[in-house]
Amino acid sequence: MDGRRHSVDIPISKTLVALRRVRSLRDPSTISTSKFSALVDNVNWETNSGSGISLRFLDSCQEGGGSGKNHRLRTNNVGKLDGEREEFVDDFNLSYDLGKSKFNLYEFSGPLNIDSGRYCSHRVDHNKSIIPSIDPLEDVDSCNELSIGPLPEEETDHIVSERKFQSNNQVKKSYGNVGNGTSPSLSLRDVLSSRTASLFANEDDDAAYNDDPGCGISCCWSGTPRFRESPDLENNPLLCKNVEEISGYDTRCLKYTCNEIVPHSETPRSLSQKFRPKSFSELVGQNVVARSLLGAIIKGRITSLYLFHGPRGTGKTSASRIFAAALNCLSMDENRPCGICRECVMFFSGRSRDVKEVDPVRINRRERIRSLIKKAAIPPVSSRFKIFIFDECHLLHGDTWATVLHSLDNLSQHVIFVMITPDLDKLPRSAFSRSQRYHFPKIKDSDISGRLVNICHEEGLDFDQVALDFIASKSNGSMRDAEMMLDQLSLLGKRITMSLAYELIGIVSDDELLDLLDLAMSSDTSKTVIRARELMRSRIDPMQLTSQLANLIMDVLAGNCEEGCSEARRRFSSRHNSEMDLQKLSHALKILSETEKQLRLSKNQTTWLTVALLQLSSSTECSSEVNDSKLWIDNVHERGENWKHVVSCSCEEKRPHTLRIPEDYRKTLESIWKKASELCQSSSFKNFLLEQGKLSSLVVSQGNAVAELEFCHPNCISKAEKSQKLIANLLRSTLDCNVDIKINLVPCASYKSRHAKVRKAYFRLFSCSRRARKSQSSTECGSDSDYSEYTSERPMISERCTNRPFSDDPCLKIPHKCCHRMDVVRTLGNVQSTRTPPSHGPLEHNPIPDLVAAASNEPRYNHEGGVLPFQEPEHHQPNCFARTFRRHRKSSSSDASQMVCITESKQNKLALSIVRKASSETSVTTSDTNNNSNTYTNSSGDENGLRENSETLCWKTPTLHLKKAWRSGHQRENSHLVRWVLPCATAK
Ligand SMILES: Nc1ncnc2c1ncn2[C@@H]1O[C@H](COP(=O)(O)OP(=O)(O)OP(=O)(O)O)[C@@H](O)[C@H]1O
Ligand SMILES: [Zn+2]
Repeated sequence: MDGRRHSVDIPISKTLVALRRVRSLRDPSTISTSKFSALVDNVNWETNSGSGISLRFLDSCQEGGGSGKNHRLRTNNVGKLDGEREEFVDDFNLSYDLGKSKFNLYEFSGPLNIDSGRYCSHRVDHNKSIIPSIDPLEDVDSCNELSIGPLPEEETDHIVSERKFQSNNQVKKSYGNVGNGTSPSLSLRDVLSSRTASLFANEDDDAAYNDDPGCGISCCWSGTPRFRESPDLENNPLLCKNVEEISGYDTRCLKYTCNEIVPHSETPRSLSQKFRPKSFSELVGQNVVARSLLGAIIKGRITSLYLFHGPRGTGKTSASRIFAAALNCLSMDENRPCGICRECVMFFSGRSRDVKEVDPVRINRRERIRSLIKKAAIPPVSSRFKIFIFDECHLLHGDTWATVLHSLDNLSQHVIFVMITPDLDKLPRSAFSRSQRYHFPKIKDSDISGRLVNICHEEGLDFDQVALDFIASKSNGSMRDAEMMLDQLSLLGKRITMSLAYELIGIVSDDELLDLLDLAMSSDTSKTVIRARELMRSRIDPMQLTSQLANLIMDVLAGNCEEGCSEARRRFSSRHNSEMDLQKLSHALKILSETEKQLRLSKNQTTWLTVALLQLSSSTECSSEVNDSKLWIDNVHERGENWKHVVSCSCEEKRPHTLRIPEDYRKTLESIWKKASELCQSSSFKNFLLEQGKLSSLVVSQGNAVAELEFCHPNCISKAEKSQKLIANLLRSTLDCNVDIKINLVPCASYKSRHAKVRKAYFRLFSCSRRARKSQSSTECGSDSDYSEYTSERPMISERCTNRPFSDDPCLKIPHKCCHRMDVVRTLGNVQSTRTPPSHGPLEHNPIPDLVAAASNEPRYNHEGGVLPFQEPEHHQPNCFARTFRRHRKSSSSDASQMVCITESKQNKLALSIVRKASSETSVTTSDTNNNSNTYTNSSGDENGLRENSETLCWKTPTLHLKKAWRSGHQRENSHLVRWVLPCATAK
């Protein structure tokens, strides 16, 4: 009754929001402010006789040392504020002023111990008004600062508070760490008040209680008893002894009690906040840094600029705070910070005036940083050092850096700047040389897992060790990430197990992963596709799946799948331990890494990953081919040709993406294309070439070149086709040699996304080819100069037969019907080659031929049958090719051929169609994912029709215009062509 009252005015909206926020704190049993939410929960809203509202706390909300009385929040009419203050015998009274839309919080002297023994409440000094002291640094940002002079004691209570809060609704917060004469008012205010804009992340440290020697012990996260008395800190700077004497509590408990860094008097909301390290010994996995910093302190070799850098969540911020505390710690012990001396208590209770965390964004104004430097020059209040911590210092502007660095020499020895950044590259060079740098490496999985175990023990969580190990392995060396994951899992309220972790993190279990990898390695195309789709459809992100597969393969390659691993892993590892398998796996790894890059750019990730999986089984072949291609390039170099002109990768086209071209080759191609385009007179055509076109490969030898161009839209293709002569001329002028050009359609990302609906799962659907070969003297024909078909293993689209400019070229005098690109390629499949087939034909690159060969029951390389599509670059003897080709043209009266296409229906079923043509008879064999085979023969000569069954759309004829076929597929919309594989074997 005789209690002094402090009133606080708070806008109602903020109050309600804040109350809700309090309510939402995650663990009501461990958070002191949540006790308030309990109060709020138990509030009775009563309408008063006037226009006031009265809130009554029910008995059930009484807590711990609470008085057991009801607490009321009562609103009063305007004008009655002072006169009608309710004189409750309760501990506090919160009145709502309707006129001012504010709550007035009256505080009574009677203690309201809303915290249980486990939690410390916030300190209120009843003998002092809520008056902030003026910190020397506070006027740095005067517009946001609150400056209220001391008031006579009578003027305390709500008048003072009102003044204070009416000023921009800003209030200095108590750090709520002292349990002396508790009252909820400040605690509530902490929660309710809006934050003062400040340069310093912890500027509130200088809150109203600077003069207060209170013991500053609170936030007992560890569940230790609360220390309530307020020892005389001034007289007893080193508290260790006193504390034990006074309280009888274990010093270690006290240390924990004091140690919690709660810079904004906010209670921890996550495990990671709650278990922030408070001493160097608690800093996991950073022993070198910790020892070095501690050594510097002990030896007194302190420099003025420190730079902490390293990946996120590795303890940089925590270390900077520990370092700051240790610098000012009064203990002579090596184990600093002691956590119990006056300075430590001040620091850990958030009231140190000499340690500041600077907001890097707000400090970027010149006058602010200058003001900061000016204030820094003032000697510290009570401690040895003034420490300024700049977290995320890469956000500092150049000017700010300059000012700080410039000031280093002028500032006295007591000023220390600690800069923290995860990204060293963004800092000015000068910062490096002026600072002592400390690198915080990623934390080892074993260290992380050990820490998680400790946390689980402290939090009383049930866990499986493997689950914690798994979390550690998924956290990428970041302790914070690991703690976050654990936090989330702990919320489920169950035992922390592997399956729970899998589910939460959204990853595939080992068994599923191994199953998929097994399928992919076994070339079982359809099952691989089905399985991959199932996984991705259910819950797995393709990127995640890719990285898991890559990790698994790495484990197998590194022999990590033998001991101490799951049974499934061991079995897989023993099945794939031959030299060839390991080679396959390592190439699979390369493909996956390429795929990962591709996935980042792609919107159709599922398809790309499926494509990559289909390539895993044949990856070795591709790689050897890449080597061959490289070899070939090198050979040409040796022959003294201009390297610029020799850019090719025969493997490139067969992959769904083109990432394997070395970067410098790509750049060369780009520059050639740019130069050629710029020679164009018409600026619109020049722009068209530059913007829509791309030179994707170039093979030059002995004055002749084959250039492959890519355009990403069919319209561009037709435009380019119309001007192919011009383009060839431009390239010829640039390269100074004769040029054949091939024009391919490679839909770009934007085009694909626009047409994503229609072309769901397609890659390199078709390419079309043109030649604009400038006629050479006939003597050149059949010589080494003809490279025309070297890279033609790609699926090509046939085109209207036109009178080609090269029709006078003896090499290419081919019948009208066969001038189609596709025909050429197809026919090549029937070449009665006299040469030994190379050990790796271009088709080997593709996994499909295995399937094709299996499905068509024919060998892939039939020496007699001449299965070879064309010569390898390694044997690059174009004349051979040309001769063979000519010979074939003469001999192949039957025009027997075969082609394969892979289609995909709406039901996501892949189907393989083998189209064989012998004379007038065309037979189509299809097999779908269910291994249903279906063959039908058409001897009617109706070659151009499409035949459709429930699962697949087959192109019955190899001479069909592919573009047309594709369009028809679209119109039908029940299946579409995924890929052509041409040719595969000889049809008899
Ligand atoms: N080395 C560590 N030992 C123990 N806990 C750590 C360590 N590193 C990080 N943590 C945990 O992660 C949380 C975040 O750490 P901290 O803020 O110090 O990391 P940081 O490296 O500064 O990260 P960021 O660069 O993102 O600011 C801490 O509260 C703590 O719980
Ligand atoms: Zn200390």
